[in-house]
Amino acid sequence: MIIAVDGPAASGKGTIARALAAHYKLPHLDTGLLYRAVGQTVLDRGGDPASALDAFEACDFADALLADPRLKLAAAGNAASVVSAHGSVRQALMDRQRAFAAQPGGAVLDGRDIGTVIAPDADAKLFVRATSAIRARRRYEELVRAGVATSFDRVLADIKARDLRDSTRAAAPLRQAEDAMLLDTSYMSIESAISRAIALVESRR
Ligand SMILES: Nc1ncnc2c1ncn2[C@@H]1O[C@H](COP(=O)(O)OP(=O)(O)O)[C@@H](O)[C@H]1O
Ligand SMILES: Nc1ccn([C@@H]2O[C@H](COP(=O)(O)OP(=O)(O)O)[C@@H](O)[C@H]2O)c(=O)n1
Repeated sequence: MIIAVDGPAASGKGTIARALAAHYKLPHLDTGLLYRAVGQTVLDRGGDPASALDAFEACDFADALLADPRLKLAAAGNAASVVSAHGSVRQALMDRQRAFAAQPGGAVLDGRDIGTVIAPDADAKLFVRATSAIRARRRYEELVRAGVATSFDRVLADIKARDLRDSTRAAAPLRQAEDAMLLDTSYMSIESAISRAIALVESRR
């Protein structure tokens, strides 16, 4: 079974995807990490995320980078949102994601374009959303817990800028697939969001 989980920043899609993977005993891929690794590599090389060439060349990042805690920070997230608008970057990361989805037994992938581009034939597709203020609050609290000095307003501005870039780019913009099931987690606890996600997947089995 292939499960596609898409949605904007800090909507809870990663939490839900990990829980679905544990529930159904499937491997999970956080595809945002791949774009974050490309963004971080461009920054580390002193390049410009807006340059299609710098971004494409950074797609050769070493796999060890995927475990780097810097990828969780706002700098990598913002750079990821810029490099991910280049069609050449999306193309370079596509085979790896499609191969992950196609492994025997299936997989759970979360990102922005899993249900629309990477796995359009997924057995179950969820589109997870929450208001931008609630998402910013969650991300802000996550960063504070990790000891990062930031402000709520800054996190909210980053999230809004990323939402706008991700949903208006020409290449695989963030959007709900027509056959995706909507899950608004704004006023749900993590536990309720996970239970609801499992119920929605079950409805498609
Ligand atoms: N329903 C929820 N209620 C409250 N906090 C949540 C909920 N879902 C996720 N979170 C928290 O919000 C933060 C972002 O969640 P995450 O799953 O990483 O989002 P995404 O993968 O969409 O960026 C995490 O700290 C997570 O624990
Ligand atoms: N499948 C994906 C996943 C992420 N991305 C890009 O990568 C950035 C970081 O994604 P992420 O999922 O790690 O970000 P969060 O939602 O965790 O904040 C996003 O803002 C998107 O621009 C994408 O374009 N396509």
